[in-house]
Amino acid sequence: ASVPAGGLTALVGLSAERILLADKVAAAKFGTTAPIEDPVREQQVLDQAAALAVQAGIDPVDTVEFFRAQIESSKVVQRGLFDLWTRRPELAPTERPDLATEVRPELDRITVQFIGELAASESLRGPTPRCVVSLVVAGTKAERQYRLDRLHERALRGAVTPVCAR
Ligand SMILES: C=C(O[C@@H]1C=C(C(=O)O)C=C[C@H]1O)C(=O)O
Repeated sequence: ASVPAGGLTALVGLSAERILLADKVAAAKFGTTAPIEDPVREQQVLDQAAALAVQAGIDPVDTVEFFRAQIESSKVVQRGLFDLWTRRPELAPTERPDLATEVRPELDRITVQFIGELAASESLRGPTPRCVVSLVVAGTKAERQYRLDRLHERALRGAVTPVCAR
């Protein structure tokens, strides 16, 4: 199997993009009754990921595991921002995007892209030094490229933990 030229850069970049989208998710929910954690929606995300994984010929169990980490990271960011915006209301967003019609469709598009990158990087992913080195390189690049602050950096580290596991 061929190894993608960019290593894990594209996969980790998508993870960073999904983590940044958590800001929009938080903005959609802050000041409303919508909870940060929505188990019904999480199950839909995981079911969609599993179905797409089967279609793409990659392991659905590993794929679901990977998406669980993406979801956890989104909640880390949402909790961090709720906390910040509660302590410092002047930093709270002034616009509230619509979760159902605007934000979740963006997350769903990232899911599709993730499946493509998971399939493309399959030969590189696993418990090997090569994977770990590639992951660190990709993580460092993403932190810079996406200008992640400490909250989002912490979330990204959690999100990519499953990449070289198994
Ligand atoms: C992103 C959301 O917040 C949480 C995180 C989810 C995710 O990362 O896909 C899904 C449901 C929620 O538990 C959301 O509600 O859409």
